[in-house]
Amino acid sequence: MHPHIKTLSALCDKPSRIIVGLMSGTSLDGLDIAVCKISGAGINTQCELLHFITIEYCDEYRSKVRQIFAKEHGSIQHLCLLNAWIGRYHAKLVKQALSSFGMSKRDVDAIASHGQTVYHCPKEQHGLADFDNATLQIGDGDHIAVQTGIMTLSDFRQKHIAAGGQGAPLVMYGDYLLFTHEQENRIMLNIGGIANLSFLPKNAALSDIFSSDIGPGNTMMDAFVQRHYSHLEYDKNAEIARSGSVDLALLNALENNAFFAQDFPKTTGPEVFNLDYLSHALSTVSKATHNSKQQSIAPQDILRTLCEFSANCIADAILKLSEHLHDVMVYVSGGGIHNPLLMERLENKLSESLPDASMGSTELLSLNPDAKEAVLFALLANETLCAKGDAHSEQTNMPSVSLGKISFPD
Ligand SMILES: Nc1ncnc2c1ncn2[C@@H]1O[C@H](COP(=O)(O)OP(=O)(O)OP(=O)(O)O)[C@@H](O)[C@H]1O
Ligand SMILES: CC(=O)N[C@H]1[C@@H]2OC[C@@H](O2)[C@@H](O)[C@@H]1O[C@H](C)C(=O)O
Repeated sequence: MHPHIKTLSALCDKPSRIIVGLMSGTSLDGLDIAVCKISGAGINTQCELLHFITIEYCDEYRSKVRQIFAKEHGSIQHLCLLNAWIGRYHAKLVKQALSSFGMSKRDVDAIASHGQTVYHCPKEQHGLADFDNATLQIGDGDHIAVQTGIMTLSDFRQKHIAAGGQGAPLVMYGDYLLFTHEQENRIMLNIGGIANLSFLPKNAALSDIFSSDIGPGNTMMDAFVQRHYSHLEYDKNAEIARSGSVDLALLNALENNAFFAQDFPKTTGPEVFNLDYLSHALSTVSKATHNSKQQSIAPQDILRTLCEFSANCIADAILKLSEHLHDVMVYVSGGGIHNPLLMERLENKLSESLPDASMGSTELLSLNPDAKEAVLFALLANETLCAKGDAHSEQTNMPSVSLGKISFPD
């Protein structure tokens, strides 16, 4: 037997494992690195977040990824080069983080790497008869394993698709394992580039629980700010959006998309919700009003409207799910939680239409809201390594498969 296989087997017998979860999301803001101590598996999982850091990406990373990110066309050579380059770059950031935590590779059992999504296209989106759901995350795990000297699990989304899913949201697994509660109806809301949620009603049949993307979180606001305020990556504390007002005609045009009428669960990405989407909405408005509206809406009003658009998408999804519940607690995570205007608008909409709903950060559940997605990938790796196969039964909306590929360090 190869010693690597012995190491794998011994890992599962350890009382707890140190797994470093890595998340690089659609916002391209930085690499989230969560050092987790995990014991048990399946519904007996216990997870303690020991250290967390987001290491901000350099401009070179952003511009290299943006050459192909969410684009229908681009250089295949660049994609090929980037796959290895990101793997090595992420490994460098992991080594930097571990050293800042006073840890070495010997202190870590495994890395769980999400990689960088460069394209996501469920069938509903691409509509091509010959093809099924597809998604692509790059930053190959072999490079991370060799560069860090740590066994690495990566590329978690492909198996989900192979087993009939859309490759996302995978947060379902973690939310189900850590946060289902017998006495509280819960919605776990993550507002990243794209907003998603997990629906966890109390006393629900497993088949009622699911996760779904719900529309844009920060992605359109970020893209607009990057185009029109060239020195900025995002609208910090919503300072620009607050100075504008909502354009109702534009808001209506933005909300007019078949994605919102699709049943849950569904997935999407910046391939759909991007600046072309905004241009299309603006041109619809200008055609309807017979003038060049595109010119006449001030940038701060467009940004304010995009913020309202995100708040509406999120509120509508929560309202739809909460229709038959008396009370619901919404736990929020992701970078959108730091956008005070978005949070304020969301809270207002919920309190108007759903007086028995409350909203708070996942901090209330002792989980840093910025770390949640990186922790999720550590949990997924732990499942793949140690679950007995009964963690997500056939009755749930989660395909009962182990996710991710294993790369040994040598
Ligand atoms: N102080 C702030 N004010 C306004 N917005 C903020 C602030 N801090 C973070 N954000 C928003 O959060 C975004 C980053 O969110 P996050 O890291 O959760 O996204 P992600 O993980 O890349 O996305 P996804 O989960 O869709 O893959 C930033 O790009 C910005 O839009
Ligand atoms: C293809 C892809 O990378 N999707 C991400 C993205 O970011 C948020 C949303 O869109 C979600 O579906 C998913 O990530 C989270 C972690 C998930 O799979 O649960």
